Amino acid sequence: MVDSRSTDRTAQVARAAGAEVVSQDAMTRGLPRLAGKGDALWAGLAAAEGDVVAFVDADLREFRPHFVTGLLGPLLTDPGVQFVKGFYHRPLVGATSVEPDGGGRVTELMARPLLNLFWPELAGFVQPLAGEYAGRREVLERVPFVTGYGVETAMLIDLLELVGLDALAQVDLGERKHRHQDTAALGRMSAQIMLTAWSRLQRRGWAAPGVAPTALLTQFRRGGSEALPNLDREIVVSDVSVQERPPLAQMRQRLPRRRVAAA
Ligand SMILES: O=c1ccn([C@@H]2O[C@H](COP(=O)(O)OP(=O)(O)O)[C@@H](O)[C@H]2O)c(=O)[nH]1
Ligand SMILES: O=C(O)[C@@H](COP(=O)(O)O)O[C@H]1O[C@H](CO)[C@@H](O)[C@H](O)[C@H]1O
Repeated sequence: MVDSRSTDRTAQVARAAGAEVVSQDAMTRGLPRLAGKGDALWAGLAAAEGDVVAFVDADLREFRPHFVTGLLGPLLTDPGVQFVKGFYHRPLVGATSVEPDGGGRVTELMARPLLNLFWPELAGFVQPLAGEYAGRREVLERVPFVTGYGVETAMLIDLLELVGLDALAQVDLGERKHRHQDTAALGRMSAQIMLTAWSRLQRRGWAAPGVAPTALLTQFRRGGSEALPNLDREIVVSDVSVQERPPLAQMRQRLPRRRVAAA
């Protein structure tokens, strides 16, 4: 498990449950300090030792082993498959009700249209942002990892270009419930995904090189002590910039295979 700067007892609890815990910061010590999910996954890949590596979000409710074994199936049975994405029904679990397929809000409102418009080859992925996926290490180490929440979007686009659509697969994992973030958080997530897509459009020559969109997102929070009198809202400006960890294959000599977090 990658301890991604948790501020609670996550690492201790995971270790007590038998997990081997690696620290995101320990794995990247000596490198520029980056943040977010993509940096944590890159650290996890650096720490892992298998020829096949699976990633699973830590906020799943009702986790089942098939969330991992299901991902491995195609990789273990078809040498032509290099990467496998999970898909599932995604209920949106509210305080008093459940909307059967209401989850995946960023997927349905932004990521799916975005990918369909500019990378229609990827339109067949049911859950392009799914946090459960697996791949062959030799392939995963050849793509950069975008930090923050752009990691899944960049990985799909980069792997499409690197190994081709026929090497990408998806498996039905049934239903996935997870801890939902609020709409403002998903707005920041969406902005990171858009910036990630912009960088891939620039690489493809579909967006002007050298044009850098702003990486500041302004949002409004109702009420609050800092609310402006004529607005009844606080203005919240967030840095939604994303960076990249280079392909791990280029960095391997600078990183040990594993730095297990100190007890
Ligand atoms: O800085 C981060 C953010 C996310 N995560 C991992 O990525 C998963 C998905 O992130 P999050 O739950 O924030 O996104 P959501 O599932 O709500 O889209 C988390 O459960 C963590 O396992 C991480 O390791 N470091
Ligand atoms: O798919 C989505 O729209 C978002 C939000 O899901 P919910 O609306 O909270 O079910 O969740 C995913 O997006 C993140 C960014 O790619 C991934 O890192 C998460 O693993 C995934 O849960």
